[in-house]
Amino acid sequence: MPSTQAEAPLLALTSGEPAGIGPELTLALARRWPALAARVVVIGDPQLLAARAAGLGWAVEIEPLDPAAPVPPARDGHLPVWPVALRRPSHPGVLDPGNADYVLETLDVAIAACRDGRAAAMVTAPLHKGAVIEGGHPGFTGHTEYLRDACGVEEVVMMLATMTASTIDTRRAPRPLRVALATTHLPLARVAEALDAALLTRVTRILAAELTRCFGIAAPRILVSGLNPHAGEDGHLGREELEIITPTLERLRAEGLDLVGPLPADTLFTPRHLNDADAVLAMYHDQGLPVLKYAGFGQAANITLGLGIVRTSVDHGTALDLAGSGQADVGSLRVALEVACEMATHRSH
Ligand SMILES: NC(=O)C1=CN([C@@H]2O[C@H](COP(=O)(O)OP(=O)(O)OC[C@H]3O[C@@H](n4cnc5c(N)ncnc54)[C@H](O)[C@@H]3O)[C@@H](O)[C@H]2O)C=CC1
Ligand SMILES: NCC(=O)COP(=O)(O)O
Repeated sequence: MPSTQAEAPLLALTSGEPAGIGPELTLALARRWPALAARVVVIGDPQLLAARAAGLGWAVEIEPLDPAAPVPPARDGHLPVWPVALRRPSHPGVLDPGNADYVLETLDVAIAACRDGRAAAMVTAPLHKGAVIEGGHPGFTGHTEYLRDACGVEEVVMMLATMTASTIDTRRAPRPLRVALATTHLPLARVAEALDAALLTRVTRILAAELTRCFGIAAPRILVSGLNPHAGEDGHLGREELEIITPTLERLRAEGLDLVGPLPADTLFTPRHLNDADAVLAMYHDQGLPVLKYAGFGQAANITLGLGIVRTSVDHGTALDLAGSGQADVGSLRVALEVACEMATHRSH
């Protein structure tokens, strides 16, 4: 632990799509900072943030800072900002793809700060994938893949997790639920062809190693789902389990990984299985995430594993329907900041 707040690790928080709820979530945080063993700096347009605060009638002082200068400890009603200029005026709920480069620049500033050591972790408010794509980035599919390429790694793993050990409500859930994905932002029609032994091997190894390195779990037990109904029903409902998943898991078990599966996804998410597990590896986005969000939407974080830097995010999107209302729930952003702190601390040890 740092001895003073002035020495606390720094979290670089990108404010996301300017027309979405990201800017006001950062303001909501600053009205009353959560107890965090970290300092936070927001990356975004100071005038945008000031305009959102004024529109909501929230008294938050925006302080633009030189990114080379020290970031002060958190103080209620005060928001330190590393400035990035909007490309076009932005209005709550109204997307303008002309701001795509602004959104990506906020990410680049955070990535640079993590890589050169000014920040211990980056936390991202939601961006709008469609607006970035339409703004001149046709290959864009999300933060996860953008960060993978920016950090120069071959593979990363998207994992969403409900609450950290410190915030978990033990009456409702005995342990955090962590759900990682073998494939991420891919049309469903392309999932089966994308799933091969090499991908599954890379993803499973990263997941196991990062659960140890970033969460301190010495020998993580991972439940692996099948792809098909009833995990393929012995090949009668699909052959990926027999031909790809089972042989891959056998090879990885021989390396010492504690893997259970492939299990039918419809009954994997029951206490009988989950109580003994540290994480679930689902084969595709909408196999794993609906369960996670049913269990803890608004109280979960999205984590990118395998990057070489710490990155967490919220469990929700830009919620254009709520932008500018001040009604968006800041719970997931708080969890994302806490998880980033927890991961940065484990990694530094
Ligand atoms: N980390 C990120 O950058 C993420 C970005 N997205 C992007 O966000 C955009 C919109 O996605 P949708 O599927 O519509 O999901 P969404 O999460 O923005 O909205 C789904 C529903 O949840 C509600 N909601 C979302 N966040 C909330 C909050 N903090 N408090 C209260 N209610 C909340 C919304 O009002 C809406 O009814 C898409 O472009 C998507 O790709 C989606 C998920 C994560
Ligand atoms: N469902 C998660 C999501 O869409 C967020 O993805 P990313 O932008 O963090 O890659």
